Amino acid sequence: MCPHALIPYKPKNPKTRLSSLLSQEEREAFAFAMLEDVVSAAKDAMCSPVVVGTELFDSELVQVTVKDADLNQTLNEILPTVETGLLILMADLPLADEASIRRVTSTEKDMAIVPGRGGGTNVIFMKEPKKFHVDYYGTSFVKHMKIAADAGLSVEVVDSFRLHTDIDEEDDLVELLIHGTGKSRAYLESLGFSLATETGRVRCVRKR
Ligand SMILES: Nc1nc2c(ncn2[C@@H]2O[C@H](COP(=O)(O)OP(=O)(O)OP(=O)(O)O)[C@@H](O)[C@H]2O)c(=O)[nH]1
Ligand SMILES: C[C@H](OP(=O)(O)O)C(=O)O
Repeated sequence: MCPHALIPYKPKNPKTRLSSLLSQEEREAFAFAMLEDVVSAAKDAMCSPVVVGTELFDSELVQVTVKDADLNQTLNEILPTVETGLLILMADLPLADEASIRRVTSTEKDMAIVPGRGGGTNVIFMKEPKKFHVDYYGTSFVKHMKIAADAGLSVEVVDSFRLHTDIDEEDDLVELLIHGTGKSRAYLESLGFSLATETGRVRCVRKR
């Protein structure tokens, strides 16, 4: 199966939870580098990426631009119009790779979901998007499981380190510096980020 992959993306002032480490300009460049990593993985898995952005940004990527910044409203307007299998992949999953995406899209259930850290939802694959609607934010994983159950849809919850690791907070950068192979890891390193391994838990530090 070769589904479209919708990738929600907020180019302006993204990743505010990383504000103590990165300026707004750096967060915007970092979010774009993560998006490029996600798009590249989606293409490797033979998915057709469509970026659902809150504004047009300078790129050759296929984009749908929506004026309303509300993620749920935007996606719920798109879902009923799609006849085929559809993937929703967040733009902050720079560890995504071909194998992990194929694992999701090859589910034998009606849908597959990869939970994010802390109750979020990182990836949703729907064979019949018309029957589902999204409700992101808060414990969206719990909400999505209930929406699927109410709609009579079977769900595979996919256990994937690479798709579970969304980059929201400082600790998450450690995972990217260890396991990342793409542009977003290179961007962090170009800013002077590295791992501090001397004492206790591994941390991420930035050279001044
Ligand atoms: N199209 C669209 N995408 C969004 C919106 N809000 C977040 N996203 C995207 O959804 C994904 C998950 O969002 P968050 O983890 O909350 O990212 P964020 O809003 O940049 O980060 P914080 O400011 O730290 O909450 C990321 O890929 C964002 O780019 C929105 O209102 N519209
Ligand atoms: C959009 C939101 O992302 P998080 O803030 O949990 O990364 C969610 O997964 O519901």
